[in-house]
Amino acid sequence: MSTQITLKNLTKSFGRKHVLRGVDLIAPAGQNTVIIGESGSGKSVLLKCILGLVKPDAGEVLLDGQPADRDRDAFLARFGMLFQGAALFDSLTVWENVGFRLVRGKNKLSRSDARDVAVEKLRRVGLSADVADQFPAELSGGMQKRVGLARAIAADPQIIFFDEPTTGLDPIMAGVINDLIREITAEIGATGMTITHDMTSVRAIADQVAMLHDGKIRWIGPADQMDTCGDPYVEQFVTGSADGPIEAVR
Ligand SMILES: Nc1ncnc2c1ncn2[C@@H]1O[C@H](COP(=O)(O)OP(=O)(O)OP(=O)(O)O)[C@@H](O)[C@H]1O
Repeated sequence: MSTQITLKNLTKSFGRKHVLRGVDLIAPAGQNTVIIGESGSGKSVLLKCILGLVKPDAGEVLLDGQPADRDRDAFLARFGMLFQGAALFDSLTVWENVGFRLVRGKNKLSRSDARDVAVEKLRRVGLSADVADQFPAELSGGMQKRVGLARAIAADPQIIFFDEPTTGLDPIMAGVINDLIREITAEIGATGMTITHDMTSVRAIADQVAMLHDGKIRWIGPADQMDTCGDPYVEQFVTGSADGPIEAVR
């Protein structure tokens, strides 16, 4: 089961800095939407507004048409998140990280059942069972990212957020993670939302691409129309050109 995310006129300022100026966006159920935009364009703020970590000044976040803030716990139970830099707990073993949410909350599992689920999820992201009892510091960055991914999918979420999933990875490992994101969201049938400025990631993951610029969605469309959409902002971003309407600070 998956969930459609709808953003209506989402607005957020910090003092005089107007970061989101009325963002309208539909992330269709079961699809991967990737949000692109230059550094500082507000991608993280947008994600935080959806998660309820930042309170928008105006606008709505709807999940299948229902306001997301009506029942926070129910909302949080529906999503998984892969944080930038994996953000694992150093003092917990790999399986305890993966099973962190499984041993808590209303439908909590026993430690032994949670460990079984964690080992299964680790296997799904290409890690063997002997990693389960290691600590994050013993793993490479790429393996940590896989653990973060296993944790994001541990509770079979309906929505998964990926925050800069390939940052700090070599191109080959980045490719592996992109492919895993694509495969696993399809397998679970989850709605994926990724923020990134890695164009390789965009091409590998996205069904739909939305470009955030100047506080609004500048362009939104199918990933395969991104290169030919004719929008000079999208074109400049996609080609990584210093020349174009987006000001580059040199
Ligand atoms: N809590 C906050 N207080 C004040 N300003 C903030 C806060 N959070 C974000 N901002 C500002 O909002 C703007 C957008 O930040 P955000 O982190 O969303 O950008 P981004 O598109 O995710 O950038 P990057 O790609 O570099 O991660 C920035 O100018 C930032 O300084």
